[in-house]
Amino acid sequence: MTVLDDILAGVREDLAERQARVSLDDLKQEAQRKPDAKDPMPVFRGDGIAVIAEVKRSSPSKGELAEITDPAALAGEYELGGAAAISVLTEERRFNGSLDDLRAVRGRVDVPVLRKDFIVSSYQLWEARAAGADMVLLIAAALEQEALVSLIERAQSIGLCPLVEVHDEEETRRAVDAGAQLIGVNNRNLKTLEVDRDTFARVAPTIPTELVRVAESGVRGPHDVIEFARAGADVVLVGETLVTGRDPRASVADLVAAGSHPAIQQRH
Ligand SMILES: O=P(O)(O)OC[C@@H](O)[C@@H](O)c1c[nH]c2ccccc12
Repeated sequence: MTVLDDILAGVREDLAERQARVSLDDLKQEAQRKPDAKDPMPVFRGDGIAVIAEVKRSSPSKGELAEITDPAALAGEYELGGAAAISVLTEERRFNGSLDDLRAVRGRVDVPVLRKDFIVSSYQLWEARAAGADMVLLIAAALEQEALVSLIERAQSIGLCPLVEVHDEEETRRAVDAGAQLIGVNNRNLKTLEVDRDTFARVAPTIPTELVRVAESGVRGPHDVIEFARAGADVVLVGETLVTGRDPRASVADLVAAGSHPAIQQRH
C-alpha cells in the first residue's frame, strides 16, 4: 500500500461521514448562493510567473510545519506580497487542514482560492464551491481515467477551474486527453513522498504549449522560480518555504520578483 492509498482511505472515510451529515441538495443550494467563481487563467497566462501561495500546517513527510492559528491573516499577507492565488489544504488527517480554513481565507482575499485536497467524488466539488473556492486540485494518480474525465467536466460545469496534477509522462497524457487546461507537475511523488526537482523539467515538454503549466512542490526560493520558469513553468505552487519563513509577505514578493525577471522567456 502506497502513502497515497493510505491517505485516500482516510479521505473516503471522512467523506462518508460528511455525506451522511449534509445532503448533496443542501450543498448545491449553498453553492448556488455564492458569488460566481473567479477565473485564474487570464492572470496565469499573463506576464511573469504567477505564484500560488499555500496555507499548509502539516505534511505527511515532515509533520507539523507551522502552527498557523489564523489562516486568513496568512493568506492576506500572501495576497499583499503579490500571490496570484491562494491554495488551502483542506485534508484533515495528514495535512491538518479544513474547509473552515478555506472559508476563512475566502472571506479575506480577493484572488482565486484553490481547494487542495484528495478529490474522489463530485460531492467534494460542491463542498469546495459552497465554501467559496474557485479552483480544485484533481490528482491523476488518485483517479481512474473515467473519474478524472467526469470530475474535470463537473468542476468546469459548476464554475470551478480544475488544476490537474501529474507526476510523469503517462499521467500527463491522461490529463491532456481528459481535457485539462491547467496542469500541475508535482515534483513530489505522492506514492513515496520523495521530491525530485528534475521532475518538472522532464515532464513539462510533454504538455502542449497552449496549456498552462504549474510547477508544484520543492520551491525553496527565487532561484528555483527562475529554474522552473526556464523549464517552461507559467505558475509555481509554494507551501513549505512560505509557512516556515519569517515574513510570508516578503517571501512571496521575492518569488514574484524572480518570476518577472527579464531573462525569463514568456511562453504566452
Ligand atoms: O510545500 P511545498 O514543497 O512547497 O509543496 C506545495 C504543494 O506543491 C504540495 O503541498 C502539494 C502538491 N500536490 C499535493 C497534493 C496533495 C497535498 C499536497 C500537495
